[in-house]
Amino acid sequence: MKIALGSDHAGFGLKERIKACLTEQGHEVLDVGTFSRDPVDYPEFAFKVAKKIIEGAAERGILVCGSGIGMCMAANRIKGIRAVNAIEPFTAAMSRRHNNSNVLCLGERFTGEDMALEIVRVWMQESFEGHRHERRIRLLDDYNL
Ligand SMILES: O=C(CO)[C@H](O)[C@H](O)[C@H](O)COP(=O)(O)O
Repeated sequence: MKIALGSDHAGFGLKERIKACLTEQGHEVLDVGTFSRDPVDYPEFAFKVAKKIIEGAAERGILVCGSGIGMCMAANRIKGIRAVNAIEPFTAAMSRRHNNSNVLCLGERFTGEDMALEIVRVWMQESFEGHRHERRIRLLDDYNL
């Protein structure tokens, strides 16, 4: 799968670990940065990952910041993005099954590496169930204020 990956300075270390794991598993990773621990602002990287998905360059995206919260807020500003901030695998799984989440957000300061990698593993393998959930997702994506 083609996965866009981004982080701010607080999520840089975990982003690198996720990149190594996904690459090893044969996924194509499009890393939009950041590329060091130098302070940056998370919306820039959330929007870069969202753009890759909306343009069709990536199927899904993963974003890492300190808590996952800022990245999730930023990504969900973009129409067509359904981002979830997951701190355990079940939330990640349900976001795929019922919400067809296309962005996973993680917090390097909140979630240990082993748990984060397990969340990624589960989120990558789960599928959207469709049916009644299709209608609800359309309502999300079609809404214009
Ligand atoms: O946006 C966030 C919180 O919702 C992220 O966790 C950021 O990574 C965090 O706020 C960065 O904090 P810092 O003190 O500037 O390193």
